[in-house]
Amino acid sequence: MDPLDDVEYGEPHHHLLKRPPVDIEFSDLTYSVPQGRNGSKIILRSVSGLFRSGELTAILGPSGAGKSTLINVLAGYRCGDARGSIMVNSRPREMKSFRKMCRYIMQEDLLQPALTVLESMEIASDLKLGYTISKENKLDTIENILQMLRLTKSKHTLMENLSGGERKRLSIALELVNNPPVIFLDEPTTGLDDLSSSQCVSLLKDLAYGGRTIICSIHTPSAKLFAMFDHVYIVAEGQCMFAGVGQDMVPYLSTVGLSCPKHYNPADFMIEVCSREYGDYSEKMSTAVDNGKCLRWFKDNSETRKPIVRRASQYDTVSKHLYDFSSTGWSQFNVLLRRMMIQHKRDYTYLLFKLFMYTFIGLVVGGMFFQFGNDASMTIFNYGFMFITIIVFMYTPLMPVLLKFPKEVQLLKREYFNRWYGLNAYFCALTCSQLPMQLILSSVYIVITYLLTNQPLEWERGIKFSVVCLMVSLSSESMAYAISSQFNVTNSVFFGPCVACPMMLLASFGLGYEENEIPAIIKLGMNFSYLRHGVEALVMSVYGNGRGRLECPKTTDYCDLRDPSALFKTVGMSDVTYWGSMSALCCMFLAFKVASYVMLRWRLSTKPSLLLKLGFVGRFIKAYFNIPR
Ligand SMILES: Nc1ncnc2c1ncn2[C@@H]1O[C@H](COP(=O)(O)OP(=O)(O)OP(=O)(O)O)[C@@H](O)[C@H]1O
Repeated sequence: MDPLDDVEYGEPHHHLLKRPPVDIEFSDLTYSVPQGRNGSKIILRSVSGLFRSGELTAILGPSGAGKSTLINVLAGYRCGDARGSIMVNSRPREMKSFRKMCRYIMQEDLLQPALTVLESMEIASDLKLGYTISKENKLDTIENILQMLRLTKSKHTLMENLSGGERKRLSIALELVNNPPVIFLDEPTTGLDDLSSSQCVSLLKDLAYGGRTIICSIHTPSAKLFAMFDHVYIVAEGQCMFAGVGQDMVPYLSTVGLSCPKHYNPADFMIEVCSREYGDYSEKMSTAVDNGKCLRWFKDNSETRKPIVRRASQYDTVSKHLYDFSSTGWSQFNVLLRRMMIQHKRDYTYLLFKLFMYTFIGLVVGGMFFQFGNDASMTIFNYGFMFITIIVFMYTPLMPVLLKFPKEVQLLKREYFNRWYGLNAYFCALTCSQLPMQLILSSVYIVITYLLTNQPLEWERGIKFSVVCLMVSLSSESMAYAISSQFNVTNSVFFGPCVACPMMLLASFGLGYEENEIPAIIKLGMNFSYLRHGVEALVMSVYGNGRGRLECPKTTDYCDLRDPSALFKTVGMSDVTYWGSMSALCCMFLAFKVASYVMLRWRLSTKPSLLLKLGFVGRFIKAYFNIPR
């Protein structure tokens, strides 16, 4: 017999059945964050507790008490400086397998834009369940979940048009697709009206009765809402003030000398007590429940529920049951690429705007350098055209990424943490999804400017010119991903140009200098400027490869840069070759690509921040450069 068959719950929704129980027990949990030069701030102070399956647990407390931190640490979202023990079904929590069975629904409703409810669900099921389950089965599951969450009517509504309550429910629905046994929710009712809040909590209760362990933090619940929780855990100043059944809170408070006024919401009263409105009872209360260890106020359900020890044997079954990636990296890549393409297509105003921008810049630059390409009296200006072209291909892909990607990282963090897909699949899909647009937009600019500026109409030169532009554009984009995966929008937009500016200056350096006059340090810097290699390769694509003398207009007496070699000498490129510069550009592109991958992996990691390991320097950077985790 399937060891899970004996785990039965009376819920009508088939996807809620057969969830093996997972109990989470923590003891002496302490969590601190670094503060100032060498100090640290303790947020959780040696708290203990037990959150059982089949129960809906609420973590309550005043603002800043440590509710979100407790959820973050238990879910494994923040592991930083956490000490103490966390047991899952009486065994030490093993992060790798625990992450497979728990899902974390964060406070902000981070949902993929430009997709309808149904599309989001289909993509989530393709990612999580892979192609091992038939489409009909997936649609059946989706239909069930949407029905249960009352989202059927909105299934063709775009995410942007959903109400606050619907978004919250969609966040929950997306995580239910592969039926997780443990769900953490950070303030699921924030921003919802009374009715939506109670509907949301009653849904969570249904899920808990399906055998799941549902743990949510909640802000000042109404008396009605409070009564719906099976178990409440009160935190204040990082300590446990009460753990047990909500109805027992009033008798408990009387044991510490506090009497809750009649007709008063016990949750409100407790929060007021924790906020010291009736004096300092914190120590007394935390001692009374042994900082969460005391089980006196727990529901005695030994008859209806199986003992925890019994469940320990099911731990392996739980981790093996369903929670590995059911889809392969390749299928994840395909689904993610499909999702990104749909989003690009729906965001067509942005695409049109980009197309207009490339056309407009192409026309302006082409007009400024009109017919300079074969005019020997204008050679140095034609060099200026190439320099400007490189700057265009640096800035135009850089800025949109710096502005958009920091937000996307938040979404990526949620989906990655909840094991929707692996980073490799995401990274490849991201790279591939940008490529067609990049190619089209670059071509628009290149065709316009190449023709208007009268560059040589030779296939080889034209293709070489285009490849250089594309490589510069892809390198800039990768550099922008590396930066914006670490910073917020404000800092990204500041830091991106800060990195690009020196590269730009080094790209134009050498003009008017003799080769041996350039200081060694600048020469070294020039090697690390991908824009320099871009300018060199562009100049070589147009003037290199044995191009003959240029036409000197009759109206001009003398054209000193008629011979391309004279231009190379003037701009300090005498010993440059197209393939040499292209190889350097490709190396820089690869370096940026690797950097963006590593930075992203680092950002998604839940392990202690690398910066913190760097000691004082790391703490300084983290504190003063606002690097989010
Ligand atoms: N990275 C951090 N650096 C410094 N202080 C932090 C950090 N993270 C949390 N804190 C502090 O820890 C305390 C608890 O924060 P937490 O977000 O867990 O509170 P909360 O109970 O969820 O509050 P709220 O209900 O207002 O969301 C707060 O005082 C907060 O300022």
